[in-house]
Amino acid sequence: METGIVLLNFGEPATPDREVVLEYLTRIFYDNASLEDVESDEAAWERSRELAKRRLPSLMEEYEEIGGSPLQEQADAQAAALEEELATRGHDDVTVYRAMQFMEPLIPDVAAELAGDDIGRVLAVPIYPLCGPSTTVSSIDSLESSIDDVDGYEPEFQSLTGWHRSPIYNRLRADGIREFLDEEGLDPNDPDTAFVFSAHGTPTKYLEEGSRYDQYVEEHAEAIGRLLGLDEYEIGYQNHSNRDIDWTEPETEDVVEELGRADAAERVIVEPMSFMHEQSETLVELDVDLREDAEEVGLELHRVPVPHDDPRFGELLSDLAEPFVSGLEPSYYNLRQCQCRDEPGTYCLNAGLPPQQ
Ligand SMILES: C=CC1=C(C)c2cc3[nH]c(cc4nc(cc5[nH]c(cc1n2)c(C)c5CCC(=O)O)C(CCC(=O)O)=C4C)c(C)c3C=C
Ligand SMILES: [Fe+2]
Repeated sequence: METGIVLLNFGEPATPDREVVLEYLTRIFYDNASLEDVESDEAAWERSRELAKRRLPSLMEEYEEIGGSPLQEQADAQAAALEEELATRGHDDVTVYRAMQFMEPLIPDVAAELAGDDIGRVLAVPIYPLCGPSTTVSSIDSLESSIDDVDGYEPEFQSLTGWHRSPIYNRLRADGIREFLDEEGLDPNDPDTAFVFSAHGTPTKYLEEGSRYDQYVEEHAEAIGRLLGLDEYEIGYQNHSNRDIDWTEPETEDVVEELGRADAAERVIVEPMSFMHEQSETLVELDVDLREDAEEVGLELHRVPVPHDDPRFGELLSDLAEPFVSGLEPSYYNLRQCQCRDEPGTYCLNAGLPPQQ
């Protein structure tokens, strides 16, 4: 039976085109409409449009600054690396697809493609190691419901959610940081150097509803910190401020400004821990905006690159997909029923396990 692995990403416009960015933002806000009380689907759509129009000018500026996002190209390369590695391992009956939550190729279009290609078994793999409701869970829900919407198409459906505990992922991430520190001649344990893990934030409403995203951020920072032998580190969140709602704290910007104001360091190393691609949130929010904030309080900023093109990427994704592709019992590879998405066939590497001590 032909298997289709669908790598799910957030997506980001490759060119700074106003219409494209407006549609992109509208889709994001609509997908998160439950963050506010809305009376109907139509009201949710109108509100999403209103928020999108308000956010459009500043996001356009960001995309103009970087000439469009490199995310799609990097996601393509990751998909190609996975397909190549699976073929090397003898899995010739596997096709890798790439779908985006908010940009073309959109998830419903890829569901139709799977049906057209007569794919009998589908594995959804969100490229978000840290499981969260608006990313991992929402993207899988969207793929499963889009498949359900295709008339007469009923493939076997499985999905993989949180995978930040994958040993090869942790190694790849730690090695990327170490290599950067060596290149820049930085010692993270120097008393004048601070180390900050910067994670994408999430609205606290999602945590109150049961998401453990913040715990995953903390335990993954702890693990990488230990692999690198860090004496100390801070965690900050990159939040969005479009709605009047609370997000995870502290914000990365506040953490960095506080380090500078307290004269706690001369330089700060920032690792964008939840990102798997370079994109506006790394190339503008960190490299431009955060750098300016840091310099204003007398800190030199060093931003660790995202290891999106690490040659081990194909191996990492293949290791994650192989038990499914080979029809192994998922528990054989320590995969457990996911609790963030408590649906049959949904597995992760962290459910029910105690955090790092
Ligand atoms: C490629 C771009 C983005 C990635 C990757 C990304 C990851 C990511 N996002 C969340 C949680 C949320 N993000 C939300 C809005 C939002 N996210 C991006 C871009 C990326 N996010 C954009 C352009 C926007 C639009 C708003 C903005 O100010 O730019 C939201 C919804 C907020 C709302 O008010 O509806 C959530 C939730 C996580 C956890 C995450 C993980 C890697
Ligand atoms: Fe986001």
